[in-house]
Amino acid sequence: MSIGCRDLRVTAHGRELVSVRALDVPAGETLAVLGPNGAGKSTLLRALAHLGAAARSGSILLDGQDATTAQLRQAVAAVLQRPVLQRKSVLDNAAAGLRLRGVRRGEARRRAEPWLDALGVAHLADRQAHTLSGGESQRVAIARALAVAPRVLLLDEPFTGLDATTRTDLLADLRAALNEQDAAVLLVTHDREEARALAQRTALLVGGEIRQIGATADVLDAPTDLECATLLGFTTHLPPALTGHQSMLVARPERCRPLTGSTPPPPDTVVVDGVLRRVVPLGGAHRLDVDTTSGTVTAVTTADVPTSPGHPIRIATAREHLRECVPPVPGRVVVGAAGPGAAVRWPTRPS
Ligand SMILES: Nc1ncnc2c1ncn2[C@@H]1O[C@H](COP(=O)(O)OP(=O)(O)OP(=O)(O)O)[C@@H](O)[C@H]1O
Repeated sequence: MSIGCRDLRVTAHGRELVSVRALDVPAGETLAVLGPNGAGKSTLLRALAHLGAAARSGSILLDGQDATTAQLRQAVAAVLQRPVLQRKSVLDNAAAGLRLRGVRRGEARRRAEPWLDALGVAHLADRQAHTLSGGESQRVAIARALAVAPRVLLLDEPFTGLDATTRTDLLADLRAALNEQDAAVLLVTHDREEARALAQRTALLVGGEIRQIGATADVLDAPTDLECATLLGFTTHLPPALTGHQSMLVARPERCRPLTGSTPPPPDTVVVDGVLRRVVPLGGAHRLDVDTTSGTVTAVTTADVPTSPGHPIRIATAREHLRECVPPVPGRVVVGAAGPGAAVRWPTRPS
């Protein structure tokens, strides 16, 4: 079953929180909705399930048809940011979604058990849920959602607050569990690695609007505008005055590196001159903040820092790592990789 929306607007206290003209997640697909804090991700997810207090207009679609709240309750399971578990055993919590749908206790527990196993918490089945750690609770909440074999699964930052190892393990367990089902899955996250690990497609949500949507690999590698670029880690911004290119160019700081002494830049490289403002140790690498005539640019290097703060420095970026950004056009959604992507059209004044 697919889920989607048309002309969805969510407002609260006269403020528009979300405005999405059209969105569709087909059965069997995971769509990541990636956005910064306050972008409206959770509001969008809740609106798709007819949850939440904010005023909503437009339609939510199941298999292309306007859906009622009752139909959504039947089709959708949601895992919210902080899972609420009942003061019961872990197994009874995992079975709770099935119980809500009218399944007898014994049968619900029997059907829920394999999902505790799939999520790596079967050994906790008899524990009281309130004694679980955050990561364990998150796994039980996901098992509870998957146990009902939902046709639509909505996941709101399900990995928040987990340590790196637990998160990596849970990502793998969830991926495997999703492969078992044919649900339409919408994953809200601000972490692009989660999108990469789980989602075939990714939508970038900024200020309540979808700016860009497409295959995850395309979208994550070719942001359309400066806010999308920053969201995706392209935080080194090179304005036209520094490069001679007609548009703003962006790169990941780890793709920008300092040149040593009078070393000539390699071919097909853009070089920016500035003054080293500060060096930030990153554990095994250094981030260099460099003041230029058009703002600060950053580079990350694992090599020796060639100079000290207050002195001139040159930062080089291979053209293949530069992306071109254009100002956002209100209401326009870019589909797939933005613009020419890796093949930045080069420049009026090559450096
Ligand atoms: N019921 C409400 N009434 C008023 N404002 C609200 C309501 N719900 C959400 N908001 C506001 O809407 C904006 C979007 O909130 P939302 O929680 O959807 O963002 P988010 O992208 O999920 O953020 P985060 O990544 O921080 O969880 C925020 O500015 C929030 O304060």
